[in-house]
Amino acid sequence: MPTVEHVKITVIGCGYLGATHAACMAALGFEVLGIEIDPTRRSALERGVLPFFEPGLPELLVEQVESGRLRFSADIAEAAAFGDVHFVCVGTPQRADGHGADLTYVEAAVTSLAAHLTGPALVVGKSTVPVGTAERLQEILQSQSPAGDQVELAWNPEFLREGFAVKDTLEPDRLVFGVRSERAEATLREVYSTAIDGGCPVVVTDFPTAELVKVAANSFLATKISFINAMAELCDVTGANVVTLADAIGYDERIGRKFLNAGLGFGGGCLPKDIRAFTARAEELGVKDALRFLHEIDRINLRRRKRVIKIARKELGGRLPGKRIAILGAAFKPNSDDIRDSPALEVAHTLHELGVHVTVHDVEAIEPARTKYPDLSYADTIEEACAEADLVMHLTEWLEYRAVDPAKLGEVVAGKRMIDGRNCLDIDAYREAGWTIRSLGRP
Ligand SMILES: NC(=O)c1ccc[n+]([C@@H]2O[C@H](COP(=O)([O-])OP(=O)(O)OC[C@H]3O[C@@H](n4cnc5c(N)ncnc54)[C@H](O)[C@@H]3O)[C@@H](O)[C@H]2O)c1
Ligand SMILES: O=c1ccn([C@@H]2O[C@H](COP(=O)(O)OP(=O)(O)O[C@H]3O[C@H](CO)[C@@H](O)[C@H](O)[C@H]3O)[C@@H](O)[C@H]2O)c(=O)[nH]1
Repeated sequence: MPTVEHVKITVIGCGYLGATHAACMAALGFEVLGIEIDPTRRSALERGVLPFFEPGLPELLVEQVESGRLRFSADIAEAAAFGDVHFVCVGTPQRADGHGADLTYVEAAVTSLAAHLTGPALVVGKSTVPVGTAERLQEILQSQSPAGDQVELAWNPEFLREGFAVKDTLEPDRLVFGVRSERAEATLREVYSTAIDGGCPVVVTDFPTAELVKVAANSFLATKISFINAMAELCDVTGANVVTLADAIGYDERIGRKFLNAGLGFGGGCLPKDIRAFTARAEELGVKDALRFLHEIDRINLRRRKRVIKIARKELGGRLPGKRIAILGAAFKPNSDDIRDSPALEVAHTLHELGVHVTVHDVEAIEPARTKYPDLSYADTIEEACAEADLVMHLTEWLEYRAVDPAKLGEVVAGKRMIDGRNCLDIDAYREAGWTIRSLGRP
């Protein structure tokens, strides 16, 4: 393998994960070729334009494209000829039947790359996959590549969070290397030398452990959120306050306060699909009972979306059709324009189907939301969304929504009714301004 300054990297699949990884690797000084098959995404990236919202990434991308260190292409043969290390970052969505991960993209990417690899190369899987996938991909690689066993696979799961993707890539909490040889480990250590020299812990392990670390981490995070949301259900019927409860248990360092924000629950392109794929895989492996609890985590999570609609109906006197509701938030979380499995947008859509006049506002996700649900109404400003609304629902906790003056907002609505689906608005300020405000787990 060449020395670090000569290592050439390809990133196959340049979505949220891959585009970030490609730009960050270029920023570390590597020559990088990004392979993206979606022509719209690719042509934007080629021009140094990020086709989605991610704080800090547009600047990094344009800088690296202008420097010449980062290029994009659709040609996998060019990638095979160019790179020493190939990161596979394609999607692994939920299968259409709802059970398990769809591995079509990963298998296609690895198979097409393998056919063109004629010399030594390291192929590094970063996509989130069911345990056992790496083993199969290694077989595909070595049997289908003209270079045979000069081509190796490593599994290096990614833990970045959208909204913090650049920081998480450049300064990860930990690096996990699932490897089969010292050479593969040494190459990964070179690629990540900046983070490692900065003190980032490295866990070197086998394929199945590396694959499992990723889904175990996401399952744990999902469990924390559903745990606190289950407590919110208890708080609702007892008059207790889930935010105070989370603060109090969070002071215990063994528990910690992070990921204990109760509300509308988790969404996005990762946690929901990953826990479902994990349970499906456990079933295939004959250990269904081990992960049965994740079904319950999923059910608690999905109940939040129903619960908020139930509260809305109650607040509006028991009838929803014909009412006007403003929805603040479409993205699955703040600082993102990602609407994949967004709780906020699903609630907006369900209310629309129930005959409500829904107007949606989001800071960054209006366009993706409009593409998915063109029948909903969208507004460019918070005031426009809330004009003449009978009820306002705060469903994605953008800072902009917390900065709203309840008195001013009260002047544009038809009824001063607010549901805080994320438990972070200033309840007292709303009440002082004459609003009725309901939360999910706060009295
Ligand atoms: N988004 C995240 O925050 C995040 C974090 C960690 C891990 N992951 C995992 O990373 C993977 C990718 O997630 P994402 O959110 O970036 O998905 P994404 O859908 O945004 O991006 C995947 C990209 O791969 C492209 N692609 C598909 N097949 C290709 C091929 N053969 N050649 C080139 N390009 C191809 C698609 O066009 C798409 O642009 C998933 O397995 C996900 O679970 C995502
Ligand atoms: O206390 C909390 C924390 C989060 N959420 C919700 O949980 C979801 C996921 O949030 P977050 O984990 O921050 O977003 P992702 O960008 O999807 O990141 C997760 O999924 C990625 C893809 O696998 C992993 O790399 C990350 O480590 C993991 O945090 C969002 O809908 C949040 O609103 C809550 O409801 N309460």
